[in-house]
Amino acid sequence: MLLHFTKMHGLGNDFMVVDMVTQSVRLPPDKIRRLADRRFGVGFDQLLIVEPPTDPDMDFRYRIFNADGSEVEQCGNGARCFAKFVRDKRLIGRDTIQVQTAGGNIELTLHANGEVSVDMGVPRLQPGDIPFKAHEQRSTYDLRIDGEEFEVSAVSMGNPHAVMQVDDVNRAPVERLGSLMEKHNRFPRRCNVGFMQVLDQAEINLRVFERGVGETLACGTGACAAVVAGRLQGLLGDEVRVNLPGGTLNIHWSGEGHSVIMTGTATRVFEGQTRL
Ligand SMILES: N[C@@H](CCC[C@H](N)C(=O)O)C(=O)O
Repeated sequence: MLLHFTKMHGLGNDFMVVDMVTQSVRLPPDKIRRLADRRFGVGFDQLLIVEPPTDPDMDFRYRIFNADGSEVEQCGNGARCFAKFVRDKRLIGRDTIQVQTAGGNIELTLHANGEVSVDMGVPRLQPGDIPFKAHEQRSTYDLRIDGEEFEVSAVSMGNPHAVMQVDDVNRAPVERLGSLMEKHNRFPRRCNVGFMQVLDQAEINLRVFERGVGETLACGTGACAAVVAGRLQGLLGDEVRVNLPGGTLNIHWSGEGHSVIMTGTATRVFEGQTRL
């Protein structure tokens, strides 16, 4: 059968977006891995599935699969592309869209300048909710990796993140430490790993080693988690520019108990079809 899809990206974090409102197809993990392959398949960091909601108060259900075939709870850059996709395909006529994800409900708002804001919900900081193994909530934890001690923050944006402060993202050992921390036994569901360089109260540089993918050019939930981690340590204010290898996101967070708002671009690359 022919599967119709749209290739999109948010700051170079790239996606295959599939409308399962008007199509129906089974995509088991081995098929997703084959489609994700950059030489033998379409190539993407995440597969995004648009489905009808199971909750009548929501407009859509948004499902996310990493390139390794694992289904995950949340994807921030994908959420902005999701908003553009459902509007471009005329699956909805409104500019504000309520979406159900495995990581919680989120609200997407399309702006006249083409940017999209996402209300990513309230970050979860209790260790058991991340999940992260610790006795109490703290802004940083000591983590032993490969015989060395590191200070990291643990944050859930629906999906689990570790955030480590570094002096210079260009010299950070993203591949080596990222792959070790992703599978650290204190993160029972693995984690995404952010390397954050604080420039001032309103600007950071960030590189993210994503769970189930490896380093990507940008990670929306990673940007939110880094701002939450930085603000809880008193390093950042409410409004932060996050510079990622693929571009910049604006993140607003006014502190514990409040939602994180992420704003950035969403880009359509091409329409495609592939035989399954
Ligand atoms: N690229 C994403 C995050 C995708 C999911 C992540 N790899 C995970 O396993 O949690 C983003 O923009 O947030």
